[in-house]
Amino acid sequence: MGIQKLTGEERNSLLSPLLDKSSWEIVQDRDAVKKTFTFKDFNEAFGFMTRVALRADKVDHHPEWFNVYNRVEITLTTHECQGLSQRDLNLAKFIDNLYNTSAK
Ligand SMILES: C[C@H](O)[C@H](O)[C@H]1CNC2=NC(N)=NC(=O)C2=N1
Repeated sequence: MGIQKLTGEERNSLLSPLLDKSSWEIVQDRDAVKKTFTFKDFNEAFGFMTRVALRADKVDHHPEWFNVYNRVEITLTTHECQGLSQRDLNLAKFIDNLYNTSAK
């Protein structure tokens, strides 16, 4: 048995705070979340991406993302269970903490 999709209860208690307080949004027509981050410049954006990439590789959970200059759009979902799992919440929290200490 692999990773499971978040239950309704987990969505209320663990996912809702990310949506309400941290401006992650549910993606239309998919069980995934997304958020757009903006930085001071490309150097900061790419430094952030590098730190996220190293973490993603360590935990074997990888973002779908798009970057232009100082903007990074990130989508998180778990292919293995075809929806949101605890792994997405863990990575989202890591990303939010990192962004807090980045130059905007
Ligand atoms: C084989 C490898 O462990 C899997 O493909 C991992 C890698 N990274 C992953 N990343 C994401 N976002 N979802 C997954 O289900 C996933 N699975």
